[in-house]
Amino acid sequence: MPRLRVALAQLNPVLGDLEGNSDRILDAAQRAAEQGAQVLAVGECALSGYPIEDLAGRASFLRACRQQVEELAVRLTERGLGELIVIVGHPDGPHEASGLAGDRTPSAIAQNAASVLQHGRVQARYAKHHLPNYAVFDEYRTFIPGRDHVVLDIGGCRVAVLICEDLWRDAGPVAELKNAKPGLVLTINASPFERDKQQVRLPLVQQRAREANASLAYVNIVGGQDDLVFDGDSLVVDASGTVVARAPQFEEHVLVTDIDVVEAAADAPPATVTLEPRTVGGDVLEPTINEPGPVEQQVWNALVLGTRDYVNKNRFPSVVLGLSGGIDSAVCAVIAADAIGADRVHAISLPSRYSSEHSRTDADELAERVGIRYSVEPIADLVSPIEQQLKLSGVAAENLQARVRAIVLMAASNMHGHLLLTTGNKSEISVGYSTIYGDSAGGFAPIRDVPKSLVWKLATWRNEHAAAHGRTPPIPENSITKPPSAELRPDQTDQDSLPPYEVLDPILDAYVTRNLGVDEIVALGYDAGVVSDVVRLVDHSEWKRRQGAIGPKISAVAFGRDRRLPITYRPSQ
Ligand SMILES: Nc1ncnc2c1ncn2[C@@H]1O[C@H](COP(=O)(O)OP(=O)(O)OC[C@H]2O[C@@H]([n+]3cccc(C(=O)O)c3)[C@H](O)[C@@H]2O)[C@@H](O)[C@H]1O
Ligand SMILES: Nc1ncnc2c1ncn2[C@@H]1O[C@H](COP(=O)(O)OP(=O)(O)OP(=O)(O)O)[C@@H](O)[C@H]1O
Ligand SMILES: NC(=O)CC[C@H](N)C(=O)O
Repeated sequence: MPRLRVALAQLNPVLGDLEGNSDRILDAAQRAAEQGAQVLAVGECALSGYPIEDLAGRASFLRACRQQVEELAVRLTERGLGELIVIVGHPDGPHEASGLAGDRTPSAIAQNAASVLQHGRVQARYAKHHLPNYAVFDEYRTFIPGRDHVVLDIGGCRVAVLICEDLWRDAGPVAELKNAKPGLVLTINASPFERDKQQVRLPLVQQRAREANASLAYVNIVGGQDDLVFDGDSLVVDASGTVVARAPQFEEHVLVTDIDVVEAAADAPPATVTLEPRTVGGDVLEPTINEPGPVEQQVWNALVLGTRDYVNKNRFPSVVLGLSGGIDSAVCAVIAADAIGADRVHAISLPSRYSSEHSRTDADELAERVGIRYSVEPIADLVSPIEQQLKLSGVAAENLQARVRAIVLMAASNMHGHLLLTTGNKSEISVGYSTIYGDSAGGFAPIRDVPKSLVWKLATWRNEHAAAHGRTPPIPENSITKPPSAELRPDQTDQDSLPPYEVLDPILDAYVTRNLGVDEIVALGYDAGVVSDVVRLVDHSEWKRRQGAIGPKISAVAFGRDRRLPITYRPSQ
């Protein structure tokens, strides 16, 4: 069977940094060529970053993208890489807006494109047909759908080019390409991580390969972009769906594979363009298959990468957070240290008059084990004058402590340029169990999409992982085992206000992720009163969530653009 040596480069673009991203692609091309690759593919919008959101409506941005693609083709040739066929994803335009007529978004002027570069110029260009407009995606709002197929004839091998969502549609481009008879389907993607998504993505890739009776090469981008984390996990399957090669998750990687390309039948229609590949010498490459780790490891790595890229891509020198001795701030501190190094993480213990002894000692212990920068700033003397002057009691007095902590933490942020991390988990954020402008203050929320029961599992996994590698487990056992408490009044625990997390989290999953109604959740076996209370709290906290910091999405339905609900809302049932 004919063979092509294909490099899939999963790169971590910085959104908008067209030159920097172009440099990344050039470096990958160099490495691919050194390994004898004939074709290099990088991810969807790897030249611009993804998602570009309403930048797609800015003509000057689109012109800059187009110019950068053309320059990239020239720079490849100047580096002696002109024979390498490079397939690069980028926004393309400006095209003419359709106005109010037509079957597309009236204001859209961009297409989501893949350009095929060789010999210093663009040889072919494909525009994505299917524009996802569900969950976190808004592509129909910003892009004009493509209509044409692109099949490359590369030295007799027929290669069809697709972009991400095109692959996901039954009766979509893969079915439409039946007559074109590609021997390899090459799809460039920007597919964000969700726990368990691989259980959908991999079988989908395998199914499409079988449907097309062709090998399938799938290249994703990698890295954090605001609330999304792209996990890479690029792979190649053969025409029977068997995995031939697979890149590691959550890191940049160039996966070079010799791919068997099913031979085209004699009656295959002409290709869009015919390209002569560079010749490959030497032996067939040994394929590499990197299996993903356990789910806790994947989620941990996603949180670390999302946090690292948010901090570094936005050029923060360091982060600060309040360390309470509890599990949430402990996990956030370790994620931050794993992400950017312990010496860039500043933790402050902020004991109040209600703080327990262990809140201090557990915070001290964690800081010591992880080696982060650490200080103690008691807040009682800051709280008292305000409390007395304003004659505060009850919730107003309780929340004042959280707000005074926010003042201290934001002062450290302003003085030293630290990004303030806010430590709320998904269970608390769901029910509004945080003080607005208090502990919810901050610029980034590392565990915002992690339910409390998963926070504990992650802490246990991270400690076991350290022990298995002969290192000190970072999180004190006491922080994992003690009952969670906001410590805003004497002997307070979370369960004074909320059902136990083992009851709360499944109800939240049913309501938030699966979108079930109250009756349907009660039918799952939960107490009707508890379900109504939880649902009411979730509905009433929408306003708090809208003001909250973003954080990495790891679930199928994260708060934010995945779940858009009215704030002003009076349920009728
Ligand atoms: N729809 C809406 N649109 C705009 N504003 C709205 C609103 N509904 C209420 N509000 C405003 O919200 C205010 C109440 O919100 P807020 O001040 O946050 O206070 P609130 O939600 O009443 O209390 C905070 C709760 O979170 C708990 N907490 C605090 C700190 C940390 C933790 C933890 O374990 O991590 C837990 C604390 O024990 C308490 O139960 C009201 O004064 C009202 O003005
Ligand atoms: N004594 C404290 N010192 C420093 N920061 C604190 C203190 N108490 C609360 N915070 C900050 O406020 C956040 C909210 O914590 P709180 O103790 O109220 O409940 P929690 O959600 O159980 O969090 P944790 O598990 O981190 O204690 C903490 O994660 C921490 O960042
Ligand atoms: N960029 C895209 O088209 C992504 C959509 C696709 N369903 C995914 O998550 O992989």
